[in-house]
Amino acid sequence: MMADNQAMGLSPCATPGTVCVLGIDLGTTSVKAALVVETAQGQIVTQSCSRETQAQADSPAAGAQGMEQDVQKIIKALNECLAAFPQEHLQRVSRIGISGQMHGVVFWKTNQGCKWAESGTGHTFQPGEVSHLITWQDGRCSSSFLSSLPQPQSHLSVATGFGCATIYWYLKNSPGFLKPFDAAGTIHDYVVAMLCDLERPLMSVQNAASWGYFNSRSKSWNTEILRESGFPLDLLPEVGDPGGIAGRMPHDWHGIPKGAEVGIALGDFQCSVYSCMTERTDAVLNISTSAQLTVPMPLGFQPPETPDSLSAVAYFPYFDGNYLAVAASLNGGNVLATFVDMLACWMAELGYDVLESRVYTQMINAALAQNATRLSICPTVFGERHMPEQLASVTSIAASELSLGHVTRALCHGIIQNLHSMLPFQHLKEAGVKRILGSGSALSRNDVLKQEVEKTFPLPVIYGKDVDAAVGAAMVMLHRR
Ligand SMILES: Nc1ncnc2c1ncn2[C@@H]1O[C@H](COP(=O)(O)OP(=O)(O)O)[C@@H](O)[C@H]1O
Ligand SMILES: O=C(CO)[C@@H](O)[C@H](O)[C@H](O)[C@H](O)COP(=O)(O)O
Repeated sequence: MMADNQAMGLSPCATPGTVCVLGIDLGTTSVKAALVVETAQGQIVTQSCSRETQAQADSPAAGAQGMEQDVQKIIKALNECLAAFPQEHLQRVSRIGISGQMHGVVFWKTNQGCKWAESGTGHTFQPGEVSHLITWQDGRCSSSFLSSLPQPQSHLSVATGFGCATIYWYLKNSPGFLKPFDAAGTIHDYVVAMLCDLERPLMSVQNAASWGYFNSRSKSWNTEILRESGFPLDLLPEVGDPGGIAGRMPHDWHGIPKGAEVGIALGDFQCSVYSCMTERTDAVLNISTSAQLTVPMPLGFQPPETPDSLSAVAYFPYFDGNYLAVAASLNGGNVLATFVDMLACWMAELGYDVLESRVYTQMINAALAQNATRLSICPTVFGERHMPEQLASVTSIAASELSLGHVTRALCHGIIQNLHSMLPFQHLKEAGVKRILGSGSALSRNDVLKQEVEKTFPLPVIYGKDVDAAVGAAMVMLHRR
């Protein structure tokens, strides 16, 4: 559990008259929270906090291919982040912006999704009749299963881990699982629904597009296509515009006053971009659990009606009907986390316990002392959506180049080269990109990755902090008057 409570101690949030907004990011590895205030000097982050969720859970139905998270542990990490903020700051919060890991799906029973209780820091809620979160990393939907599904009327292909694909999987393989539930959404839609006591979940276009079978032009589900194949349409949330308000809290939450407005939940990636992209000539490179490299599409751009599953670049709905061209890799910080976990398991087998945080520190320092290597690693241990069969490989292995520094350097180089193969530097230049903005804590905490970014993309690179999506979610709420 990593406590990263960063209290800048600035008083603006407690100053009467300032607008104070709470931003939350329910990421795949950690929950981030940030208090952001609007001042004459612009927006200031006065408090931030992150907590690893350690939420990995067994996947009873899908076995080894499943990738599920325990919602209790995600909400526990969220509560710990908020409990770490000064009460007098939380009492000044007037709006809450919430982002999170897209594509995934959690099911719950209306009016029984959570239980509220008075705690030392005001009312808090604990999950009630709620399923695990089946995440975007879930691999239960095989290529053959996906090809058995109807063709979507959407510009985005349907991939394993997408909400609609997971629901189809349960319909076919374990229909009884769905019976107790009458509501579904992403994890951040669930939190918004609980905070606002919504009868029906409300989902933003950003998250609806990430589920599949959603037409972002007409802002509607492919209901006819879904109905004809027996899909449980009642599970689909209502859809609203990103930046809209989902409702007001009917009670206080961690001291945040009753009546505070809660925004419709947003994509973590779009919020990371929103936190830093200020020019249309900006590119954003986000490396958190996964990794994305993106440039904004021209205003008024509309994506094609049908998907191109072989393309490495997809068009993600952003704000105000605009789109981002995104090289969305399934291989980002999770590749390094897998390597660290592998090393820790080997050490344990050899009888040594090692702290993962120490492994990260040692491997990064070792690679900083090894600025080049012939060792070559294609890091795609998780495949890619456009090439699911391409798994990881290692070549040019010389006996003299097997140190921790060589391997870590080659891993970081491989992660960035993989992104470059999806959206090459030349394409950024042709699109008029003038600088790259880095976001995501896997990047902000790893100078080797930063070096590899700067070598591969010879443009000015500016790095954010490690709570970018949470700050972005708060900024959306500050800007949406
Ligand atoms: N101590 C550490 N030092 C450097 N990188 C780390 C450390 N701990 C975790 N990471 C990296 O951070 C990534 C998770 O980043 P995070 O922003 O928490 O993800 P998400 O937003 O997807 O929840 C991990 O996949 C891992 O690569
Ligand atoms: O897979 C895609 C897009 O297709 C990614 O944007 C993915 O949705 C996001 O990385 C997830 O939301 C997870 O985000 P994070 O946990 O890596 O921050």
